[in-house]
Amino acid sequence: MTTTQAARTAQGYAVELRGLRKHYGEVRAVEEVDLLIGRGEVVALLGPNGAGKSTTVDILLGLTRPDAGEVRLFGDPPRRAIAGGAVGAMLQEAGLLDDVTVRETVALAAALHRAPLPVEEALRKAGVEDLGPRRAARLSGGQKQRVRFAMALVCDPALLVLDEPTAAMDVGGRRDFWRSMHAFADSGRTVIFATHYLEEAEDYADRVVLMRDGRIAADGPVAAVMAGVSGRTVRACVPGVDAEELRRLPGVVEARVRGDRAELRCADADAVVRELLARFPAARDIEVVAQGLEEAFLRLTEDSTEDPEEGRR
Ligand SMILES: Nc1ncnc2c1ncn2[C@@H]1O[C@H](COP(=O)(O)OP(=O)(O)OP(=O)(O)O)[C@@H](O)[C@H]1O
Repeated sequence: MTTTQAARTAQGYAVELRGLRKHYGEVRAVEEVDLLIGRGEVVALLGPNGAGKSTTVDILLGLTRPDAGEVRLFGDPPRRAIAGGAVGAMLQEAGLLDDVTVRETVALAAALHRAPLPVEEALRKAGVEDLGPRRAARLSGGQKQRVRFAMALVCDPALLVLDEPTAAMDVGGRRDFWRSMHAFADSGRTVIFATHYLEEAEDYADRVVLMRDGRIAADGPVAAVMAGVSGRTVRACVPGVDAEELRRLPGVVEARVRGDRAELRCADADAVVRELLARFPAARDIEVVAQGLEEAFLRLTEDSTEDPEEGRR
């Protein structure tokens, strides 16, 4: 059993989402999402704009009521877990009062909890101890994010939920933020963070949950998720062929044809090249290209409703 599996089964789950669904009119923001997160896991929620990450996070935190499904945090409904101080959250739109200082802001957040950390400790853990006397109105976007991080940490949570935590941060700010986050996760806490940055998921998460069109498109360690789509691509000029014939070649995962140019995504590119030449002797200009991580991610998250005819041409 891996450490992650052990974490999921040891003392129950930190997060259980079962059969979640949330529609806004015609928009299927979240559709049949099942997700179990063990204690101590650091999970990245990845996906393009509109994939359903924030809606999932909001449901997880009890801020949005799902149309269907069930949420448990450490076995409790979200509100009970949050009231008990088990959960800290850092959300994109959490407002800060302009005229209140950073120290007072974090103290206000601390006052909502029964057993908070000392304010100075939360400031230090979030790397904003120098900003204590500053008013929120005078902070940069990245500094505000760090203050929100301190507010999330002050209840000394077992689970930290972060929605695009580094959105307003520059490169240095992001590096410092993740250093603080790492220290937090190293103490055995559970972290779930939504991000657009593939490299953040790669560098900081044990596990990646990739959302697309409201559903979970892939779930696993980052290397395994990307290996599932990373294969290689064969490009060739194949006169008079159609995509359906190519799709039937052994080792082809996906085929697209534009005019005489064919592009084949392959599980086994060597086998595909051999078959291609055997069945289509006129094939020429054959190239085999490795697919990068970025490309694999884009493929996994590309909008499945976009240009549905393209592959059939
Ligand atoms: N309150 C709402 N009313 C109507 N539609 C909504 C509402 N909240 C979200 N949506 C829609 O639900 C879908 C999922 O949105 P969501 O914000 O969860 O995606 P996301 O993956 O977090 O995107 P982003 O990366 O842009 O933050 C989108 O199409 C969005 O427009």
